[in-house]
Amino acid sequence: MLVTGNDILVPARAGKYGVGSFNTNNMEITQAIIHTAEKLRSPVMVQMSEGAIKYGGQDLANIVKDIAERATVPVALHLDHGSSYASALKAIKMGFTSIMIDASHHPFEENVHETRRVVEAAHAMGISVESELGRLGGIEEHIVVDEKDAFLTDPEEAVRFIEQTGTDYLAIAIGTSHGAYKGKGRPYIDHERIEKIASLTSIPLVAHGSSGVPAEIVQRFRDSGGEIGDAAGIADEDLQRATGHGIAKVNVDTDLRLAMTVGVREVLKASPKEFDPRKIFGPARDVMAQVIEHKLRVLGSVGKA
Ligand SMILES: O=C(COP(=O)(O)O)N(O)CCCCO
Ligand code: NA
Ligand SMILES: [Zn+2]
Repeated sequence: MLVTGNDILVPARAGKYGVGSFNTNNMEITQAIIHTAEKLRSPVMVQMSEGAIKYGGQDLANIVKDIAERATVPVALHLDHGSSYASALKAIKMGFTSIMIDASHHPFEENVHETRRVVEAAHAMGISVESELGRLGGIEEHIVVDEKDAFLTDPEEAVRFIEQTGTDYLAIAIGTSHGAYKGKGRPYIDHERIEKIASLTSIPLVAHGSSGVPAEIVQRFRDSGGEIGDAAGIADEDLQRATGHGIAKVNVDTDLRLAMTVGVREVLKASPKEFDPRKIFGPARDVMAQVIEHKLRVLGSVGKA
């Protein structure tokens, strides 16, 4: 069933498990996410960035909503990294049930102001809101934040931000970053900071940049002709520790991008005569489903629906 982000995340924080929030850009990705969640009796969030909305629009949003409404587990449709009040309103009009307003690149007061506007509008329509305080390293779609400007979330500031905005859940900067290159080897996660913030707050916390970039998928990507550098993602153990201390929503996009591309490349390489889209995108859907299944097990949301 299609529900709000709060319906899924408030129980997750209380139950000390994480809920995967997976980005989608087409039907097969959406099916892999929701069907795998149903198979494992797991709540799940499907998110679309502004780029995905530009790419698939209401067509894609309707596919997500239709599959979500018929699903036998709770599913929310979430706007990822909404960049403005207008973008948030448009997504609400499109039927999104959870909205992120990401004004984290602005100074604190402006972030509060922008976030509070979206909270008031979304709450008027029974929609829950994610906001962000602190900056991730890496590339946030419309923002390039290089390492020296990246700063992690201050716990006391997070308390003030939550009080002043009424945000329902908060994305915090704790060492993760977007993309396939999260640092040399095992990315540094500031667990003390997560635990401090969790001890001062009661709302669900969000970890962006939580793809694991599994070595096996990276190897298959190279073996099937893909080119990728020294890729690294967040370790399963780090995710499990974090979800035990307040992290309830865990954003994953890169792992699905890699998995889908591996699926397509492996078919095209093994069967050069193949040109039936179902024989090309079907296996890609299966590789994504395997990656999603692993993530749901790591997050501990299996059997929670
Ligand atoms: O936090 C994430 C995803 O992080 P990751 O790149 O680790 O999958 N997102 O918000 C998805 C959009 C960013 C571009 O991928
Ligand atoms: Na988000
Ligand atoms: Zn993100």
